[in-house]
Amino acid sequence: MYKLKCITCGSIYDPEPNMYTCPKCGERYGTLEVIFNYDLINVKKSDFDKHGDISQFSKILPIAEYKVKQVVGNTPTYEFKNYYGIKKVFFKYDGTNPTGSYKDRASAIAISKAYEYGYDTIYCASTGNAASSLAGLSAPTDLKTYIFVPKNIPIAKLAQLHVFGANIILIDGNYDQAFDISTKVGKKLNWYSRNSAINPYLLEGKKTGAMELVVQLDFNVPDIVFVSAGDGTVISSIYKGFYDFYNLNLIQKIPKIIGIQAEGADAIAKTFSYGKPYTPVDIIPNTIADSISVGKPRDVIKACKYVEKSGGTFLTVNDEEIKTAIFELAKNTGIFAEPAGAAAYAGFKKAISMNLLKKEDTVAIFITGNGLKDIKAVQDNIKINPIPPVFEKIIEYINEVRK
Ligand SMILES: Cc1ncc(COP(=O)(O)O)c(C=O)c1O
Ligand SMILES: N[C@@H](CCOP(=O)(O)O)C(=O)O
Repeated sequence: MYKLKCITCGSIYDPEPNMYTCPKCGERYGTLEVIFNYDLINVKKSDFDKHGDISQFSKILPIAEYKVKQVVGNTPTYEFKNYYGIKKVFFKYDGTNPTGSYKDRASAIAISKAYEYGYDTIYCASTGNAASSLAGLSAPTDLKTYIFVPKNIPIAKLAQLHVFGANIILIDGNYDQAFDISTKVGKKLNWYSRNSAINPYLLEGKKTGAMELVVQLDFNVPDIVFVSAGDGTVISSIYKGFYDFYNLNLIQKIPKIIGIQAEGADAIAKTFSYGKPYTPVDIIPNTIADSISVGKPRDVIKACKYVEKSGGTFLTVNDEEIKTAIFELAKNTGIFAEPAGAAAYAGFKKAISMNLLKKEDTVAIFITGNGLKDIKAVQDNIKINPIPPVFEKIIEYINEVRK
């Protein structure tokens, strides 16, 4: 029903357990796309449920059997009308996933695939979300996990790994270094890879975010979608979700996809801006948005090609804009996002300031992670002194606050 196709040379391969990237083009240029024979997939709109989890998309996923206990997906989409003068703005909030981020969508597929191929151990490199997601969804299974994370991982994400019982390999280095060493070790020890950027099946799990949004919007497709980008897998997956639905005649268009990167981690935005043929521009990352603090994005080629096909672009936002976005998003919508999630919202505001949106547009913003996972960016703003439990003191304080 599906094959694997190299994003650069277009070679087509039959799926095999150890086939991650195109042997001819290598890891960076040779990431693989899962291509389906759409004629063999029999789905109609009424097969899908607005409140279903990602297993409802199994017929369009490259797995033999869905193998996860927790409820992944079925995350809320909130509608705001005339928001910043834009007709309809939808917030797709993935912080309600079992471990609090979009990454659960990919880990669910990694686990299903590891069982299908008969592995007993899965590894990943992660800034923290892929990690906690793999650890959490594997916890009720008999799979062992080895998780490579950089030493600056936010403490809440480390705590998740710890309580879920993962084998944690804390790397004295950054995410890019953790990624390289994890691949080396994983290959040598024949562990299954849950590194989305090289395992094509994981992007397929992530594409369910776009599909779910479409189902929740009664198959109406937004004009423009905002999503943050680090390695570039999530943004590619969102394109793929719309693309599959389009080819299955479930929707009539694919929205423009706008990728948002932090100014201090703008490797994909730079690569995109230099144009074709896309040649990765690597950098040393530096941003408060730890989840998208990536200097050597592994899925950069796919991200650039897909965003171009969608008619979209990449924008960057600085750390101050991301911080402001966390507070504004929380106050306006009730969504507390981690910095990488709020970056997409900061990008939406930037697009407005650049007159990139029309007032009749419908817009969807993917908020990919829960704010409680990384509170560093907001905790410095908390300046509250304790007050004695004395009536007069409390009234005095309330009067002060009311001023
Ligand atoms: C919360 C959050 N948002 C966005 C991203 C960006 O995804 P990608 O690295 O696939 O571009 C990540 C992970 O990387 C993430 O954890
Ligand atoms: N920042 C990401 C990087 C890896 O995630 P993946 O799902 O793209 O493999 C994270 O650690 O969450």
